[in-house]
Amino acid sequence: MLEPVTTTLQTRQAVELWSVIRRFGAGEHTVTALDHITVGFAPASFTAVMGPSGSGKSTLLHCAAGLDRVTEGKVLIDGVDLTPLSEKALTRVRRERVGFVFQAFNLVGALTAEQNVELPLRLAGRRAAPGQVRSMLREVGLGDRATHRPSELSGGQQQRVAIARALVTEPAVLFADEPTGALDNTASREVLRLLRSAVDRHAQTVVMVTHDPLAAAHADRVLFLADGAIVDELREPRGAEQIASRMAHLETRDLR
Ligand SMILES: Nc1ncnc2c1ncn2[C@@H]1O[C@H](COP(=O)(O)OP(=O)(O)OP(=O)(O)O)[C@@H](O)[C@H]1O
Repeated sequence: MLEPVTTTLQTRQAVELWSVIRRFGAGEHTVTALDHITVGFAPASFTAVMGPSGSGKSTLLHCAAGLDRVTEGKVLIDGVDLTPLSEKALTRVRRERVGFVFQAFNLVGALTAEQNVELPLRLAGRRAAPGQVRSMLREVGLGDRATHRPSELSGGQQQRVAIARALVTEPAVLFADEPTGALDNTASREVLRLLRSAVDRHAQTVVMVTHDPLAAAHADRVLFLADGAIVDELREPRGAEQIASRMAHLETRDLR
């Protein structure tokens, strides 16, 4: 039986979870989706979160990103404790320090690529610096698609617009929930290269949920969840095969 992994948090982390519990429902129908999770995500690091279906990956991401409230414990982003914040203050922290990328892209269909990328700045009451949005689009390889609407772009291009939108506010942390889940191999590789470069070139912190060992192999660290707890951890993974074999081990063993 594997011992649950508890990461000790000694140095300042971009994101910290302290004894986080997230329960859903009440009485006999209570589900404990996260069960005493303590973990940190270092600045300029790329972490992949893996685990069987229902193990709590999305819940972990949502709680860490301040999209969902924890039942017990606390979450800090960039040193700010989210637990006591009002909805308004929480929204501000998310707008200023966090970017999101989802499997389904979630672009606004009526807006062009350029307008989609500009949206988080507008929502934060900020004005884009001249050329800022175009330069963001160029960075994701879509300088020539600025006036296209999402329906005129491929899935991979839409996800690159979503990444440009997530990064335009220069967030400390980028959370990605299955960002390559709907993409083919070539488009996936491009998306993962962009996430990697957010870490390596811009010192941003990326936390990515994925089912795909090939995607996880781009990370510096892989966390494995089972039944709401972190049960294994791989630092500097050697490749997809090593990750897949840890996953297989996790799925076939009684871990708790
Ligand atoms: N809003 C909710 N209400 C009730 N139960 C929930 C809710 N959200 C998640 N759960 C439960 O919490 C547990 C963890 O769910 P979560 O979606 O985090 O798992 P996951 O590892 O992301 O799964 P998958 O890989 O299938 O997306 C599951 O048992 C799920 O049914």
